[in-house]
Amino acid sequence: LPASLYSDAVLTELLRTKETSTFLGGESPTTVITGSKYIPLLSGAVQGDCTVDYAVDAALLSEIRGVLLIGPEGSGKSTALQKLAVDWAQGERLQNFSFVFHFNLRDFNSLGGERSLKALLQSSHPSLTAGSVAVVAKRPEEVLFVFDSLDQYRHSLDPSVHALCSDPNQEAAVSCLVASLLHGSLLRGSAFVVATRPTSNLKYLNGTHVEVLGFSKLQREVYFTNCFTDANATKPLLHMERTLGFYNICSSPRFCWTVCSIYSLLLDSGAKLPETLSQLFVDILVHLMETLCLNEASVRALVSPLGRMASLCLLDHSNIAQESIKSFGCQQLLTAVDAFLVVDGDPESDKCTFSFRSQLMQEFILALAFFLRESPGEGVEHFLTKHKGRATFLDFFLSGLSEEVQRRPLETLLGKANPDQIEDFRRWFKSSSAETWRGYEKDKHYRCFHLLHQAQNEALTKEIITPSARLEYHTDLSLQDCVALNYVAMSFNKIPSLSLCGTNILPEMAKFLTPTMSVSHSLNFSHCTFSTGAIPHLASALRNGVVSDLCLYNSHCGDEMLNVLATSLQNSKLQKLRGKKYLTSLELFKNSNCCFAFSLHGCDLTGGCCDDLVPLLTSQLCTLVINFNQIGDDGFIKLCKALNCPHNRLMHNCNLTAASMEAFAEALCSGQSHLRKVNLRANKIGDDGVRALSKSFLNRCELTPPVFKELASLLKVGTLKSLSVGVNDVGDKGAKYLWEAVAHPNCLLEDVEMTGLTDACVEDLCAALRASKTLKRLEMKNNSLTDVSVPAIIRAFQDSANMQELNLRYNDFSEEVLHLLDEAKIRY
Ligand SMILES: Nc1ncnc2c1ncn2[C@@H]1O[C@H](COP(=O)(O)OP(=O)(O)OP(=O)(O)O)[C@@H](O)[C@H]1O
Repeated sequence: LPASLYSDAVLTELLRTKETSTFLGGESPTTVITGSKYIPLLSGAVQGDCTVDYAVDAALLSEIRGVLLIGPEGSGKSTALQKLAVDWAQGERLQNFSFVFHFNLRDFNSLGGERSLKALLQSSHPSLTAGSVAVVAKRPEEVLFVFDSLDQYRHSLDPSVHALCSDPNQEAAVSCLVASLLHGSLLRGSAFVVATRPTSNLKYLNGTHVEVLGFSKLQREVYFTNCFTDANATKPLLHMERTLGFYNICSSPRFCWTVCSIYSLLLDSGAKLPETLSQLFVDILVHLMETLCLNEASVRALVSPLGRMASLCLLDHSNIAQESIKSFGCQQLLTAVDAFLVVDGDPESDKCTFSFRSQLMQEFILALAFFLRESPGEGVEHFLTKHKGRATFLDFFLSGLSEEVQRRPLETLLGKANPDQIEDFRRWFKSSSAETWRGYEKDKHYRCFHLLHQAQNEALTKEIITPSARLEYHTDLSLQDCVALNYVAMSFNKIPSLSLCGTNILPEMAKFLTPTMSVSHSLNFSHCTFSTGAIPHLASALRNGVVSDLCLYNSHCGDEMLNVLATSLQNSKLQKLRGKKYLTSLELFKNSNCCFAFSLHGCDLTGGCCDDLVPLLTSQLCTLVINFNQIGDDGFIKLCKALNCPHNRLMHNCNLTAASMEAFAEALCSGQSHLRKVNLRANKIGDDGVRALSKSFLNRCELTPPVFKELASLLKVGTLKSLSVGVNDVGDKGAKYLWEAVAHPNCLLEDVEMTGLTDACVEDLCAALRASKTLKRLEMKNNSLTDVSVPAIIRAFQDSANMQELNLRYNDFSEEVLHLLDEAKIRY
């Protein structure tokens, strides 16, 4: 048979495939291809992003003789192989090969005896003549073997366990022929493509790895449009994206097929589409059971053994179990079993292999069977631990099915679940969640959110998660975690805070979290990176939500974000914004209505930024935190220009010296400043700085006795030589501290001015005058001293070694004491 005729024959054979479409297994590849529904799949090939078909062709057109197509269940490997063979047979691809042989390795599992490669090829490809087989043997470089389902193959490819052969006429076990072909001893120079889920046998094979990633979101859109008519695709597509699109399984074409199939049935019957993964599988199972037309007892009799099989398959490393199906007690239901299982070998025999068409359904049935158990067996904790690492969604399904409303459609078909089993799950869920919530393992938190999301029971959510809980998550939050987190947050009207430090905030993530952001009082996005598409979602949460505190420390986003953010601040409830970047858009923030606290703590700022800061300070900003920056004196002097606003400034550790204190003091003395609080800790402003500052502070501040107590302790350290209390009404109480300080041996004060005093202070005043070694001038104008104090004051003035000048003008003295003051050279 010439090669061209052979390819025609192959095409006919391929298109006459025996594979049928099943609800869980997918649409038969032939139907996909002939129905023009084939969508080129995404690959994670070494060459970078391209389609699987392109990656395979590129490898096979080069010198590479082996390609390994690796992807998870239902990712489209078999369909891609079928498409390759059809395209080749139609002369559209890989025409460097004259012969393409397509095999499913699963079919070789039960092929006993020995045969030659030639015989194998002829028996599996009846159109191949003996002459053609001879050509194949002579021109191996024109031959391509396509092997599907390596993961279902029961024999080892380890070359050391086979006596590899090289002669196409030599008879050997099929496993030996396959190993010999793949290791290049037989038909050396021929090429192969092997498709498989990740499996241990892969390690024996050399070849280019092409990862099959399945459908992207865009391809799902196309797929839905193909499945429904254009106009009708939008509703189911949007629904799927909202309720399931965040799960990785949505990249599986097989999953998409099942979803489209069930959606289309539900929509046709006017039923509601499912909201969660658990609800989806309730609907699918109900549909399958209804199609099988089984009575209640039979449905139950099917689910229980399937549950045991599901467990067996999960616990088996290769996900295939080799066991007599009869041993599960469902031999009467073999046809029904076919909807769920792929059976290899005679199901009536003592041993055949079986695997589930869909791992998700496998886990769902396992969960359902757990609740149907009549006799109490292992507890739920043991049940979950046993399947840990093998099942992905088992606890999700348990949680969904534990809710009566959700399992009701199934219970209508198969009768009531065992209440003790449900109770066992509930008890475990509550106790394990309480423990999870006390701990800090974020993965366990997420898991708890997922289970609550599946349960869809608001009361349960509120019972398990306290409303004051802080939702703080970092870096590893996935899209599906966001959805579950959002479900939990939305069960409360408001939450105190949401923190996603260090997370790469993608548009989808922000979209799913928008409701949560809106109900959070505080949002912490420090060290986050925002994609442009994420910003509008954050902005909308700010505009419509209750966010009052937004932290963007070291977060990365473009100018675009700043604009969007700043505009949404107009109507936001934001009061506090933290983060360096936002300096550049101060003008924008200036126009917003909010009263800001702006924190730039430790943002590596230098004096250069102060020109930008000034306009902000003159806006509605109320607090500026600028601690731990290298602002320096020049920068600070600029900031002093904007002191006429009621701001709090925290300038802790800003590399300031006395050089800027004078300007600061001047600004304070200008009478314009409404400054309420300033913190200059850990700056080197020195004595001169303190002197300049104290002068201005005391001049204009309404200081109270505790302040004087502080001031007195400063004076005892001996920094100041002059103290003027300005317009402050020191009062006797405040003065008491100051007199004590004046009397202190370390005090260096030479000039002191005091106000607000009465006769009650005289005893302390006199003690201070006598004790001080430095005091020379004392101004006590405008006080309320009376005649009774005069003799004591005169005595103390005369006893003092240093006093040169005492001014007591404008006190409440009578004429009678004035001559005494005259004599003592005290001004009055
Ligand atoms: N490229 C595609 N375009 C449209 N539908 C596809 C495509 N690939 C797969 N499908 C759908 O997904 C189903 C499953 O695909 P397929 O059997 O090829 O996956 P697989 O990776 O071989 O799975 P398994 O690992 O279970 O063997 C198909 O039956 C078909 O319905």
